[in-house]
Amino acid sequence: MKVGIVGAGSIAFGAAAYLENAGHRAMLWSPSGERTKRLATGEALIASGALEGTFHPAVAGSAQQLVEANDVLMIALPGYGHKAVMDAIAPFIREGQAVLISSHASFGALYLNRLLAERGIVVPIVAWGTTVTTGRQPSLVEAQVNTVRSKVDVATVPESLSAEGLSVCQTLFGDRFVQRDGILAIALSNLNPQNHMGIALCNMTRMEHGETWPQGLNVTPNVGRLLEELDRERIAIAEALGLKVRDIFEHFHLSFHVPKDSVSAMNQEMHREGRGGTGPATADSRYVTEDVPFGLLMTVKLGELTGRPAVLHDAGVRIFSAMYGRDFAAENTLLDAIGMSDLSLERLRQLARDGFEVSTEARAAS
Ligand SMILES: NC(=O)C1=CN([C@@H]2O[C@H](COP(=O)(O)OP(=O)(O)OC[C@H]3O[C@@H](n4cnc5c(N)ncnc54)[C@H](OP(=O)(O)O)[C@@H]3O)[C@@H](O)[C@H]2O)C=CC1
Ligand SMILES: CC(C)(CO)C(=O)C(=O)O
Repeated sequence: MKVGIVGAGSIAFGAAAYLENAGHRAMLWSPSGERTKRLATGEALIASGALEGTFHPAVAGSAQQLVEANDVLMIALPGYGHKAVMDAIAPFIREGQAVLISSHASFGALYLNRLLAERGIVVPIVAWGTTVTTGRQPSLVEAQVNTVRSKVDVATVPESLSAEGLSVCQTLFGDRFVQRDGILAIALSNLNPQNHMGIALCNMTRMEHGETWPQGLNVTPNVGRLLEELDRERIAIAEALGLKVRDIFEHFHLSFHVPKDSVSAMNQEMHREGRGGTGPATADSRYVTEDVPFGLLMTVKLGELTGRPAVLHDAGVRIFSAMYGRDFAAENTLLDAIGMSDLSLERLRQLARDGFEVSTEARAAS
């Protein structure tokens, strides 16, 4: 299949390498075009680590070209870029053209669904709880792939197109997807915000000093206990919603291939095996700038709606806001755009299931 990847960072490069390796064709686009400049001149993308090879993904010069030239689209950049790129691609998406979001953040699938409903168009929008590959971008022609996850939770909006959504994911990335019970479950399946809260909070001076530090090693017993406690808040909300989501122990076990143990012990094992990764070497990291407004805040809102207050998550939003001198609670463009603060739990559940209504006029005009 031809896959248009929106984004040109670590995950976009990793996905391009994965897809080309699997016999598909990948094309990359990001709004600034900065990170695709070298690939656009014909230089090869070199993947190393859990996936090795030399590939030649195409580069699109515009959002329109990316959408029109490909069968499927994949959004692979941090949540703070999602609204802008959804606004850029939505005018060109055609009926039935699947869109995958990796990782899904803050009900972005609903925002894109609404943009398309306004055009009278319905497509499978597949929200992924995380990424298939993990890794970094050592240079603008390299994808360092640290892991290829064996399981990724997914759900499609609208749910009536779940079979199509799942089938596209499997065709592209193989048999590794776990169909979850709607995007509310996916919203509660992304463990990065809670995990990165503990990791960033407890290593902030390392980040500010620009140190290179081993992430797994620094999930010490106290940090691990904080992550486990944050996890209990997320699981309590999922239980209140009657949803099954993976817990933090399954997450580390399935994503990083280590035996189940305490969170700290699993991270120490990942470090011993050379797969513990490195933490952010700057305070200007998506561990905070993405995960606080687009992750922690969303869990806080779901905690309020379900009567299971996520007090540690809420403390995270407040503490990071104080540290950074920013109001992270005001930075979530996606929740504002779907009017989250005015939604009842019932309406949110219905939107998560069916998406926004397509008016007869819009359908007739499309
Ligand atoms: N890397 C990993 O191992 C993991 C990543 N994830 C998640 O996957 C997603 C992608 O992560 P990753 O690829 O590492 O992130 P990167 O920081 O590497 O993504 C960089 C890309 O984001 C684009 N971008 C940044 N800001 C904006 C903006 N305001 N508007 C539009 N585009 C923007 C950049 O544009 P430009 O090209 O113009 O610079 C670039 O294409 C994130 O949600 C992350 O949390 C989850 C688990 C693991
Ligand atoms: C490094 C890893 C895999 C765990 O924190 C990650 O999730 C990220 O980079 O966002």
